[in-house]
Amino acid sequence: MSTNETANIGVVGLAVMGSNLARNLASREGNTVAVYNRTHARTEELVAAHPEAGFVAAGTIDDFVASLARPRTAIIMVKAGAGTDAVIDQLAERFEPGDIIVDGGNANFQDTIAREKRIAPTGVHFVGVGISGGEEGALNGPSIMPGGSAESYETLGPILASIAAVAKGEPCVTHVGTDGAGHFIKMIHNGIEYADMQLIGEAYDLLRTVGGLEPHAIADVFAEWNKGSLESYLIEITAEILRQVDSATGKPFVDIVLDQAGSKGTGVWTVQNALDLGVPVGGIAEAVFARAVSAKPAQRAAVRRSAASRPQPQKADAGFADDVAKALYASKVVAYAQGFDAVLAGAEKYGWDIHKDRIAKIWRGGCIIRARFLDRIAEAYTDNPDITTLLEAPYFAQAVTQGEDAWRRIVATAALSGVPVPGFSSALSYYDSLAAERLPAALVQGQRDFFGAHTYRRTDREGTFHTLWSGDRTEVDVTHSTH
Ligand SMILES: NC(=O)C1=CN([C@@H]2O[C@H](COP(=O)(O)OP(=O)(O)OC[C@H]3O[C@@H](n4cnc5c(N)ncnc54)[C@H](OP(=O)(O)O)[C@@H]3O)[C@@H](O)[C@H]2O)C=CC1
Ligand SMILES: O=C(CO)[C@H](O)[C@H](O)COP(=O)(O)O
Repeated sequence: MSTNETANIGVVGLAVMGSNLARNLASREGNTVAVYNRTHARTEELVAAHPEAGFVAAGTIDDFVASLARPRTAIIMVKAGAGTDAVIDQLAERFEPGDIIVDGGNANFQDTIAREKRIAPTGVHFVGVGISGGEEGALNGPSIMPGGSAESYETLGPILASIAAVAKGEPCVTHVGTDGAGHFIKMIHNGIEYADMQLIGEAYDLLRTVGGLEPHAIADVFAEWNKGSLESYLIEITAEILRQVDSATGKPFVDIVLDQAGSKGTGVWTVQNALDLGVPVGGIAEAVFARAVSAKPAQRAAVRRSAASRPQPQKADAGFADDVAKALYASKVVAYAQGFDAVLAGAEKYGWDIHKDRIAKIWRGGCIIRARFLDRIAEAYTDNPDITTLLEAPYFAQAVTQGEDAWRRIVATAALSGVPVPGFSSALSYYDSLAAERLPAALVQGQRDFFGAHTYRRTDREGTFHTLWSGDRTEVDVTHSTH
């Protein structure tokens, strides 16, 4: 075992993310990067392919630890769950007080909180860091969402800032909060990512089914949208995907891919946590469910067989694509508003001092949801951090109002044409729910009181009441009742 201690940082896990992050680190002035992967062939492959990186390759975990200068810093980029635990244990056994273990994978933030607690008594710092940007972002600059202690961020912050994406002259990294905050924020990022992808998918479906456009023409529409307020990485790559032609068949790529979406779990976590926090994130939930519905081929085939006929698509007029763009924008505002509501609720529950404007800023570059739009969100939260929802920020309130008629036309057209738009329609229903003078929740309260004596409050005076539904139907004031 060598004990050369020449590397100032190390990366464990050299699949797409880890190998690119290691290359990104190695490309920065002053860094010497140690690399280790459970299957050594991956390490050998990386080192052979990138001699310019000057990696210190370790064949064993002991060699890896020995190659790190003290205090040691190692970034873990392995499969979330058991794989991450295995590597954390290996490092924690060998690290000393003051050393830092960074988990840069997509860990569940609850696991991160537990891991930090477990490791804290050893004096080793454990830091959960959300990293977004995929393969390309990891190499050229991701958006980085570190949690963990403020003390560990003092060491880690400059290193992370040196490899992060830069937006408007600022590195896309900030200490988002303590313990699991980084992975919580990454989870919400991914939830929003799901919603955004679903909305873009619905826009494509409408342009194709109702608008009658072929994929290459829709690519042109998306490319045009990408020059305006909808500009984003996801719109940009959608145009590229729609232009892709399958070399084997000559068909559009999008027509030869099985229409069953996969997922790795972060969207589900977002919805599960939002349910626990009592935050309505319908746009994100619909996106998760839409993937689940797509992956039910037997049910889809059965209903297709039993459906008597499918509606004829409505006729699209000249302004149809513009209407879709407006509906997409308004629905996106709702999805982001819901995501930021979940950020706030998580911060309150877990005691994190999260700044929503800083989160919006670090999502402006490097990550999958990077978009022009995020400048506006950052401005909205900088101008007034206490707005109750993004939908009340003047810029977004105006944008949604201006697009509202188009949004309603699109949801109606989709319903009449048989095009599923769970994202667009749930976003519109959410908006209408918030904007309505009265909601049928009053009737729900009546039902709850009728069958379960669950009580209700009145609009005209304080107190808690119950109607004697199975008696003479008079109302009793139960405000001070002990039952
Ligand atoms: N792919 C992406 O776009 C993004 C991924 N992430 C997250 O980054 C992390 C890495 O992602 P990605 O690069 O895609 O790789 P994978 O999630 O596919 O994980 C593969 C890596 O994990 C290692 N591994 C798995 N189990 C163990 C174990 N028990 N002990 C040691 N090592 C183990 C593998 O080693 P071996 O070679 O020996 O099998 C390999 O290096 C994941 O947590 C992922 O969720 C975050 C942002 C984007
Ligand atoms: O974290 C990411 C980007 O930010 C990953 O790409 C994520 O794993 C994608 O999730 P899924 O596989 O569930 O679509």
